Amino acid sequence: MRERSLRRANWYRHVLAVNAPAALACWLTSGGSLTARLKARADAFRVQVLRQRPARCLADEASALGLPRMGNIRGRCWEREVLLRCDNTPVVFAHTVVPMSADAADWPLFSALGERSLGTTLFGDPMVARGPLEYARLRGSHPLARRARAALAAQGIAIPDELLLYARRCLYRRRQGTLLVTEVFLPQVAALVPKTSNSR
Ligand SMILES: C=C(O[C@@H]1C=C(C(=O)O)C=C[C@H]1O)C(=O)O
Repeated sequence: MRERSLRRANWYRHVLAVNAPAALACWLTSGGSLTARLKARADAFRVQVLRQRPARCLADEASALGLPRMGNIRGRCWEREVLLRCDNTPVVFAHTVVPMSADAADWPLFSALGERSLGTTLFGDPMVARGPLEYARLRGSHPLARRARAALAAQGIAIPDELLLYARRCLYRRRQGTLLVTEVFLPQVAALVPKTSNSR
């Protein structure tokens, strides 16, 4: 039972449940596109794609997507993993999954996104419905915390295993398709401030 709990997080509908530092709470609850909010705080914004490939859903994600679990075999999906960078500093690790059963017409732009932000396709499409945000505090053992740390380590940035990471996730729907975006906010995001027009 303990092993299972290390792989999963408790996801809450209210941000107060995760007791995030104030500097992160405003990011966790920010409405609209995260891409747009980050772009307003950087001279250069970049989506660094780490992987986009077939995979098995994580335990947390399979339940959020309503995918059946046959024992320890979890549903297959397409996963997309990125680092969002502001002025080359990684500030968000994002993990998106689409069930493999999805029809290509459900998310027509997903497979060919490249370094374009997923957000620009989701927030620009009137057919996309956005579900409520959920919040979690990820222990170092959570798969997404491990992946975020590994992604940073590959960039020469070390964060302690014991550092709690704060995350949010949102389920999007389009036609018959579902898509789950999980955003893990890295410590560096707290230092971002809006760019004033004369600072460019
Ligand atoms: C959902 C959004 O898209 C962002 C971009 C992502 C990507 O390109 O993979 C993933 C998560 C988001 O932080 C957004 O901008 O709000």
